[in-house]
Amino acid sequence: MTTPLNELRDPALLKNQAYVDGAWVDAASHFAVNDPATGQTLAQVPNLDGAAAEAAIAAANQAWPAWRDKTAKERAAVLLRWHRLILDHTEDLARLMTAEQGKPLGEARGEVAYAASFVDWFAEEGRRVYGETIPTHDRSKRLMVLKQPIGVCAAITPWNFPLAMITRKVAPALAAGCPVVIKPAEQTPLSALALAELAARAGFPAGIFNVLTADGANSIAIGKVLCDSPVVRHLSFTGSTEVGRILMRQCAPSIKKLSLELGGNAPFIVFNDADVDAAVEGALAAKYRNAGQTCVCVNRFYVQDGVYETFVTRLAQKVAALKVGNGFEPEVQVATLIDDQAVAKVAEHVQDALAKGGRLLTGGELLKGRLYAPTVIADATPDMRCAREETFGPVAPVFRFHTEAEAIALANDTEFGLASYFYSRDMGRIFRVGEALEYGMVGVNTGLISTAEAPFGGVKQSGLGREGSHHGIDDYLEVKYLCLGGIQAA
Ligand SMILES: NC(=O)c1ccc[n+]([C@@H]2O[C@H](COP(=O)([O-])OP(=O)(O)OC[C@H]3O[C@@H](n4cnc5c(N)ncnc54)[C@H](O)[C@@H]3O)[C@@H](O)[C@H]2O)c1
Ligand SMILES: O=C[C@H](O)CS(=O)(=O)O
Repeated sequence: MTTPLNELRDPALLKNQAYVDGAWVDAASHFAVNDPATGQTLAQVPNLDGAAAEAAIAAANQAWPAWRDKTAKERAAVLLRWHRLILDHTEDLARLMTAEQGKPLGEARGEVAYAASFVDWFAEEGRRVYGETIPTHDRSKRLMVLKQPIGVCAAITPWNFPLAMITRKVAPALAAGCPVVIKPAEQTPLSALALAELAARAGFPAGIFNVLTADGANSIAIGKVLCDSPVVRHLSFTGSTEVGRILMRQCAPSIKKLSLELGGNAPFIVFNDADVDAAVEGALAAKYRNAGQTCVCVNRFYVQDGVYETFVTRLAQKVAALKVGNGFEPEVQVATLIDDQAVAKVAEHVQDALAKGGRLLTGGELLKGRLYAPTVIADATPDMRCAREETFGPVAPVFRFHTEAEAIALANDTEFGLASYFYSRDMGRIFRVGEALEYGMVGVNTGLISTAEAPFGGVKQSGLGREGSHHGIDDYLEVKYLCLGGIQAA
């Protein structure tokens, strides 16, 4: 059976076993990993269960003291070897990703670099976990603050960024001195297992980095074990708000520290004073990356009436020219959606918008397989499903507005608060709107905001905590106050 993975330069990166306690492990049952573009089976991987999760937690806990007791510099050395190995295997990691997730190969290569950037960023951040001394209130006492690794950490990750959503969690955990148990999405385990192979080559001790593979049903069982375990002191989840709510509820009995990166409903506002061509370019970047399957993709475009027709016309022209096809084809810019449910949701949002008066400017149809034509719909209205639900596909509904206050109110009218974007060249407006938008992240005159150096995360029902930046290691640390008494004057 020939698959895109027959051409790996390093075939040892294609794993069909999970990774626990430094060993490749199997299970009685397996599940298929399929290419979303063709339906072809790429591999079978173990369908692990709660017992395997218990074993991984025990292995991580066993390995923790020695990893914790290394110096931050010693931990950084291992992380930097892992970083180098990830970059050295960019082509294979990209092929694995495009095969199991479907994104264009160029985007996959970009994600490899993005994923690696969290590893070298946090290798260094781990060496700057500073404590404090505090001016004392009592001459017989001295006050100090230590920051110490929280302990065994669990990570549950989504399919849309199979590498970066893992390293964005495990890099700070490992740098802080914590072992990790990872449960990747059932759609994209191969990327996670390749990361484990490279982690082993980098010299991570057994038990420090564990990857559990499971299908949808067993993922629920494994999630319950990770949430219930008192040994797991931190759970980091990236995925839908619905599942984040379930995990939060399951973690309550053990009072676990939580990092949640959840759903979005990003607005993209274009004011009359904007550079419209720049806004169109920003819209393409912020809407159609990964076929619109990113949590920070624009879900709603709001364009002021003075530039509305110019913007929608120019946007539709650019969108119509996007190359759609299999992610492995050269120059493809928009590739497959992840599954039939995703296709159905996108089609329903388009049909609902057109039924409610939307004006189709380009796209609006399923091409072949799970390729949905990049779409622009003008004259969108707030009663449409795409105004309230995350479409998670290549569809741009464009709403009209008249005043700045109206744009802010429309943009904020959602339970989500992850990413937002606006275009304006008025400095006063930039500060007014930037401060008024209820989102964790605001792109001003740009459609691309994500980088390891900056705090990534949302407010309201888009999540808790931040990933990346110097903030991103805080969730993997505990603050300990030492009060040294009995200090007598000479
Ligand atoms: N905020 C972010 O950084 C970010 C990043 C990527 C995706 N997302 C969001 O994720 C959603 C799409 O990704 P998805 O379909 O993989 O999300 P999902 O929530 O369905 O699944 C995410 C992960 O959770 C696991 N899971 C699902 N149900 C579970 C349960 N009951 N118990 C334990 N684990 C469970 C899955 O196996 C997968 O590993 C979108 O809403 C998107 O906005 C957010
Ligand atoms: O979809 C989730 C990712 O966090 C998007 S990004 O690559 O970090 O912008």
